[in-house]
Amino acid sequence: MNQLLVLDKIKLAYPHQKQLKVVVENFSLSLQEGEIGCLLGPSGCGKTTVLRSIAGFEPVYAGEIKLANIVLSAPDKMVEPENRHIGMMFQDYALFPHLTIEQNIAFGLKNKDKAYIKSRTAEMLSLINLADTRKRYPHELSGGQQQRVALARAIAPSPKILLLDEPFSNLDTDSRERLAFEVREILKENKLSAILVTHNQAEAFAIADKIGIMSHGKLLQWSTPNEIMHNPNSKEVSDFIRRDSLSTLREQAFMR
Ligand SMILES: Nc1ncnc2c1ncn2[C@@H]1O[C@H](COP(=O)(O)OP(=O)(O)OP(=O)(O)O)[C@@H](O)[C@H]1O
Repeated sequence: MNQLLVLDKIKLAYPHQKQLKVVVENFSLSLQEGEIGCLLGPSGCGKTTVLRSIAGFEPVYAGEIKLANIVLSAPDKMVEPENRHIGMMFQDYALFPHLTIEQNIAFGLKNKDKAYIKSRTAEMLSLINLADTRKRYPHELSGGQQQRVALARAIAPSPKILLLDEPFSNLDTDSRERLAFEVREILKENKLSAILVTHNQAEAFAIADKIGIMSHGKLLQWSTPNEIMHNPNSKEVSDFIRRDSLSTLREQAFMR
């Protein structure tokens, strides 16, 4: 299979008091076509920053990001976000409240012809099983339904890859895991590749082909869920998996 996304030794930083605060360093991973990758790690380890750099919202200070063999980011190169052919479903990337469900889905298709917009929107609505809601407004749908619409909106323009940042975090535990499985099915049926960011281990294991465990801006391991679970490459990874399992169980106990 072909490598679709390659992050090669990237360094990411934020300006801080006239200096640079490095938050991610020497970070490499590759994702093949059709694969779903998931970055997992504690709050502040740099997951969102990595995702934002792939989307083109943060520059790289070293290394490069390539998508389908094209360099998107390097210290001397920055392809604009709108020219990257990347779909996004971010935590704060809510639906437009004044647009109907079908208008929301059609949002990224503005430059296409009318017939295509109509058929693509109908296709997306049936993909997420919400054809009967097309004339409704976002506030008339449940949180899980709204997230499915956000997914359809991101998929509609046929991006090369989807980036999902904590897409299920506003949902209760049961809906969260159900939706994670549903999203996996939709992505797999459509042979779509994605990178998802979460701090919820159950979600990562439910959805991903590859999981990356992050700590303090470093990628500790990038492997299949099975490898991560049964063959962690360091004590830090095995401690994280164990500690995180406990906190997920605790979180579930409180939320039920
Ligand atoms: N705009 C910014 N300016 C300066 N520092 C930032 C900015 N955004 C993030 N940071 C810092 O970069 C580091 C990584 O943050 P990031 O949001 O990528 O972590 P995260 O793993 O996604 O965390 P969370 O799970 O809480 O969303 C943190 O120390 C954070 O404080």
